[in-house]
Amino acid sequence: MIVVGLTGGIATGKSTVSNLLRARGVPLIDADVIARQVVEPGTPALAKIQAYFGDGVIQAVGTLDRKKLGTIIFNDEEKRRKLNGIVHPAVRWAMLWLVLGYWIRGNKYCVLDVPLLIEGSLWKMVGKVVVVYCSVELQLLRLMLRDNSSREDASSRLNSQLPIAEKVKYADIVIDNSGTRQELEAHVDALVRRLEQDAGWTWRLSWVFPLFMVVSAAATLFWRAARRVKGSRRGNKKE
Ligand SMILES: CC(C)(COP(=O)(O)OP(=O)(O)OC[C@H]1O[C@@H](n2cnc3c(N)ncnc32)[C@H](O)[C@@H]1O)[C@@H](O)C(=O)NCCC(=O)NCCS
Ligand SMILES: Nc1ncnc2c1ncn2[C@@H]1O[C@H](COP(=O)(O)OP(=O)(O)OP(=O)(O)O)[C@@H](O)[C@H]1O
Repeated sequence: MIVVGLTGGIATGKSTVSNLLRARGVPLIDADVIARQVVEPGTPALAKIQAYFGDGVIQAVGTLDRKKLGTIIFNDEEKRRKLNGIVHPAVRWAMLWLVLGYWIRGNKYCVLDVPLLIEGSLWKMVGKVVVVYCSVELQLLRLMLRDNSSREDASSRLNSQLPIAEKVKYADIVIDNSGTRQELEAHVDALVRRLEQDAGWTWRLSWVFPLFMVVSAAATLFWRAARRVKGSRRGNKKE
């Protein structure tokens, strides 16, 4: 099974691409959704957040005040790291189980939508990296429109991530979302065709012989580490 990491900058269109993939029957795991589930009331992660950030980030009904926490962490790198250290391990475990579930059900490939795939080094663990791209100006515009936020707020969110131009260097496939939604749909169709083709027939081997999956996963990790060392992450392909 090919595990595909889908990422991009904030508001470049990852969720839009995810929804289009889901509508085409592609198995999808959304890190943003899991990141919400792991901080629901009663979870260990929420208790740790309350202990570190104080009662001010908890609403009267016991849920996380996301707006308040966002204002804190998108303007403070140290606090953002702390929050990431609390939430990300829980998200990774949950994603691992979901991937295993898709593998057991005999899927050829599955897609992980992870905004911080590159920043969190998770790109090394996936078979293919897909980056959804648009210019920084368009990113800001779409972010302000979607969240009804000021340019200042949108910029601080945007600046808390690796610049999109840097993320593109890690991509095996780039989806250019600078155009219309119809153009994006065509790119997504091309991506699905490519994944079907790349999955070929070897996915059956990894399903029947789990050892084959372990060996091919180890080979992928080794290959990615080698490419990183050589610094040859430039020849990415547009879809
Ligand atoms: C700070 C929080 C409460 C703000 O919640 P809010 O509902 O306003 O935003 P939401 O969760 O929908 O995230 C929207 C986008 O913000 C960006 N973003 C979220 N967290 C981070 C982060 N720690 N660093 C950089 N960008 C981030 C991503 O592009 C994400 O898609 C929330 O984003 C959070 O808990 N973040 C930490 C967990 C995390 O890293 N999530 C990203 C996927 S693992
Ligand atoms: N091709 C497009 N043309 C016009 N608007 C678009 C296009 N693609 C996405 N959008 C809009 O841009 C906004 C950001 O898209 P989306 O929410 O998919 O981004 P995202 O990368 O998932 O963001 P986040 O990192 O915050 O989760 C949304 O309002 C979406 O409807």
